[in-house]
Amino acid sequence: MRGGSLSSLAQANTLASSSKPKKGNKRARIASSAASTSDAPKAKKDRLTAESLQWRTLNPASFSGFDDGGGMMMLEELDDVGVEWETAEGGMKVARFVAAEGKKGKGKAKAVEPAVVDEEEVWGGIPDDAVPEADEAEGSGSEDGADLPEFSRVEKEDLDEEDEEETEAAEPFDDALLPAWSEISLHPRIKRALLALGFVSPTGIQGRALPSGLSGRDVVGVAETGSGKTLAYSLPILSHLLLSPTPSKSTRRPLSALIVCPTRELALQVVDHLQKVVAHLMDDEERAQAKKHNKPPRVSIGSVIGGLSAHKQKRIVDRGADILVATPGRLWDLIKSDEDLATGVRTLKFLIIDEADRMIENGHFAELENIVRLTQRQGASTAGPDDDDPVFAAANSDSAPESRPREDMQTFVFSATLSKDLQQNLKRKQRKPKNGTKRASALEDLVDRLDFRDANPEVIDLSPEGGVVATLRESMVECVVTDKDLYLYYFLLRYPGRTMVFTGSIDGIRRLIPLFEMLQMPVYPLHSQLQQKQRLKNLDRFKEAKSAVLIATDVASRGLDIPNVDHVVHFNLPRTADAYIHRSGRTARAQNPGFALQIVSAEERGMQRSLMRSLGRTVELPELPIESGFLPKLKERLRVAQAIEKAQHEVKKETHDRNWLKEAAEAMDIDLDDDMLDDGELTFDRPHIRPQHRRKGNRTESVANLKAELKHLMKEPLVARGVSARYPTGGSKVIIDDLVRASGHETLLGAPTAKAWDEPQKKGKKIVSGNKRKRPAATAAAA
Ligand SMILES: Nc1ncnc2c1ncn2[C@@H]1O[C@H](COP(=O)(O)OP(=O)(O)OP(=O)(O)O)[C@@H](O)[C@H]1O
Repeated sequence: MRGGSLSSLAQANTLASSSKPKKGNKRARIASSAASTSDAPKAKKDRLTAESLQWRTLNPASFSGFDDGGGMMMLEELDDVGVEWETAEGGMKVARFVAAEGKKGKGKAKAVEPAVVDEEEVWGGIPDDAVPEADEAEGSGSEDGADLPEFSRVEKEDLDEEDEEETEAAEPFDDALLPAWSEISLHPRIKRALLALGFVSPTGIQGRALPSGLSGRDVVGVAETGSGKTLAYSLPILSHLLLSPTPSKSTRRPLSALIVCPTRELALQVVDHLQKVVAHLMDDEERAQAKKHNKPPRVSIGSVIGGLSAHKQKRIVDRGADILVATPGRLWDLIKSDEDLATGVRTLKFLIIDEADRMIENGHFAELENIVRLTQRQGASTAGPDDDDPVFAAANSDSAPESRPREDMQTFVFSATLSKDLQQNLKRKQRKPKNGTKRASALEDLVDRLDFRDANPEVIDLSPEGGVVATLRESMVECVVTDKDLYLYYFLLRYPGRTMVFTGSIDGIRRLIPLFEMLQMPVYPLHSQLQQKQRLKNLDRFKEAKSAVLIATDVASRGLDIPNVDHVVHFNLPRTADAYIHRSGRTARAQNPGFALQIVSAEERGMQRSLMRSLGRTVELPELPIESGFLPKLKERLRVAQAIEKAQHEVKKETHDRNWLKEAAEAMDIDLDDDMLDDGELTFDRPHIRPQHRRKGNRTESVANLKAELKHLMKEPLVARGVSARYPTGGSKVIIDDLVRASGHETLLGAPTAKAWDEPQKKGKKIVSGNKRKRPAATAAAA
């Protein structure tokens, strides 16, 4: 969960009132100077306005990751200017640029805007690289220990120091700086972090859930996608940890909180989000002191997820963490072989189930159920299929009070979609089914396993009418199934930006990726059969690009908080209303506008209507306006790209078949010569290997021809009807002005540069049941 966009805004505010970043062009500025950046000037110096200075644009390569993907697109630097901080009204620090003393174009000492997190900082927690670079060694980023201070080397003076540090006085926070948070009794350091991150007011779910969470209650929170649920459940944990004694270097810290997430990406994102807050718990001075004295992190966050090295994750667990963010499969594997971890989970203070409903869909029920059962108190324990697992046997035999489940454990269950029935069920004191009755769903079963300590957990349902957020605009294109690629291509070209395309299968992604690569679109796949490193790499590339397309299965539909996703395209409809809500929720996050498009074939219309009805909709979605003049050329490009894709696929298949034949012949001790392979005499039991399929040479030639044809087509301009690309002052639609002012569409000549969100929304018709409908509108346009 990257709070990037908002934190960038906070940075811009504190930087200089006169240097507001231009809309849509976020940039950070670094002033290089010999002068110090200390607080309030000692003697009044000449102030300079930001616009009067000579900023130099830096090469993006030199600051990649600076804003951690939070939308920073530009960085400028400047020499020989001082930065001084003044305290403005309300205590806000404001930077002023002043002429550097004794500097006339020489000298270079950098003063960096302070809201930027020191990447090497360790005191505030693990450095901000929890999402590992795919090329790095495996493991959960910095948690492999390489970047952390050496805790094992405990010297006498360190121990003495520890003794003095048992409690820590927190400087009170001036609530006037964040009035909207004043009612919520968070630790002052957390408020300081919220201020630094630019989170000036709690979101709806935070405002409702935090008071209960902070007062020790169990909470079930349901709120729209992108509404800040992560902090709603994690701030009580941080507050609790900050109120606990400072951790010692000499002892392994006990596990306080476990956050279980359904997908690996989501788990890493939760770590990232928490670290952003943790990094701001200290000011610069405190951080420097902590670093100097090699103090352990105040709050330590570890992650345990599948797909990355189990060995390294075990090391993280062995070292001890306050908060563990995990996917159920890997966590249960580790628990089985680690008694200390099992005890840690049994004695948790906080158990958080994020996106509980998805966990069930993922088939992680058994592992999750086992993990949850470990936290049950005696008497509350339910019998389970793995009762004879040594983990449970050890738990039952260990009667030491410190290894028993805590009476004050808090359980938080959060999701954007939890059925009303289930919420009612959660509210009931007696949640167990009557003898002999079975629960309707696995989720209800899971809920039965949760041993809420609270007789009446707080259930907060802020889910919006119709399922999706108010800042989302939805539209649809109806077409014949074979034209889906065409309308996707049209949409991606017509509305550049960050687009997530959801397909119904991995095969669908495998077909679309090479096709759109041939069409020179910046596409990246994301699905469960990709290696974890590749998944993270693709996600990072998508996040970094201004305009890119992530083609994904539902593995990316939940929880991912990618900054500024402009569009979500449902290339295949999701199977459930919940999946539609989560997929669409990747855009329009944190009150930002977003756009969701459904590309629906005639065969899918019935399903689409019932999907909309189950979301409580009574009118059809408006249809996306299509400028049909562009379609014939796009169709032609696609035809050739599809032919290349098919031919390449067959060449691959042929090679595979030939290898198979060779291996089979070898196994049977038959001598094969190349002629036999080429003229198709030998087919064994594989009648589909026909002689004509063996003409590899011909096929390679035809692939080359098709590629040449596509290359030619890709060079031809795409022009709207009535536009002459050759004579921009002629034709029925003159585009010379667009060309001169560079105001027209970059790729589609003659089209205005509209955003999908701004397209006129015709009111949809009333949803009728069944499949009675006229010929699809978009098909007519394409004809
Ligand atoms: N109080 C706040 N003010 C402004 N932005 C916030 C606040 N709290 C969280 N955010 C930002 O809102 C974005 C969405 O938050 P988060 O990912 O927690 O949403 P979510 O409700 O968990 O979404 P989903 O249901 O899709 O998982 C994040 O980028 C986060 O940094």
